[in-house]
Amino acid sequence: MRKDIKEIVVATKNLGKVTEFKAALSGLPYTVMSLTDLGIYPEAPENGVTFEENARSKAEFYARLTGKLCLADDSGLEVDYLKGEPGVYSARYAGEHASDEDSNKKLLDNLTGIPAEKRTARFRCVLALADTEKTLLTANGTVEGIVLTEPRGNNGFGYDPLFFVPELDKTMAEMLPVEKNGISHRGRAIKMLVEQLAQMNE
Ligand SMILES: O=c1nc[nH]c2c1ncn2[C@H]1C[C@H](O)[C@@H](COP(=O)(O)OP(=O)(O)OP(=O)(O)O)O1
Ligand SMILES: [Mg+2]
Repeated sequence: MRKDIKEIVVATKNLGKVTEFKAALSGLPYTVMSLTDLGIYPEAPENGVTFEENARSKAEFYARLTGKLCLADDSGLEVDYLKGEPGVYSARYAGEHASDEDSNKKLLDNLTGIPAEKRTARFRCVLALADTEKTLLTANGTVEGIVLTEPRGNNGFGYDPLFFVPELDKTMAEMLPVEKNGISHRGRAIKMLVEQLAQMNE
């Protein structure tokens, strides 16, 4: 692969993801920029039925738009009692323009009366890195946890306040970005992707 990669665009409209990507990628030999940094506003289509399809289509869409190497993330929460829902539809769980609070409320409503041992869930993340022609790399990660009955913590985004990680005895909204990256689906996927990138550049 090309040895001249210097810039990576974190191709997401989600500012919470941008913060985590910037924290995880700092210290590497890449200039990391967001869509906002570049003044890019269009939304990529997300019509796929898998995380990988959506990650690839977002990465390729923004790579064509910016002419730069783009890293996209498609992720979501799979709740076992809800047979894997909301899954790939996590962002639209409570409707197309619903807030994180609306999605969290719908999740709690759908788990009313369900005991802790049946509230197991995982976050899943698939990353795709694309140039203007095609997707070059993909990577994925997961983290296991429990959906609480009420939110805890003010950090993070999305379902973080409801997602309790037993290993750290905290919700993901009680973690700082660096701490979250150490255990999260996204942090793990980024680690895998960076390892693949390093191998390609050897
Ligand atoms: O670490 C996380 N902590 C909490 N919630 C999370 C996380 N990771 C994904 N999620 C939830 C949020 C959203 O409901 C959906 C992602 O949807 P997804 O389409 O991948 O992202 P998005 O629309 O927010 O931004 P974009 O597509 O521009 O990257 O899963
Ligand atoms: Mg999205």
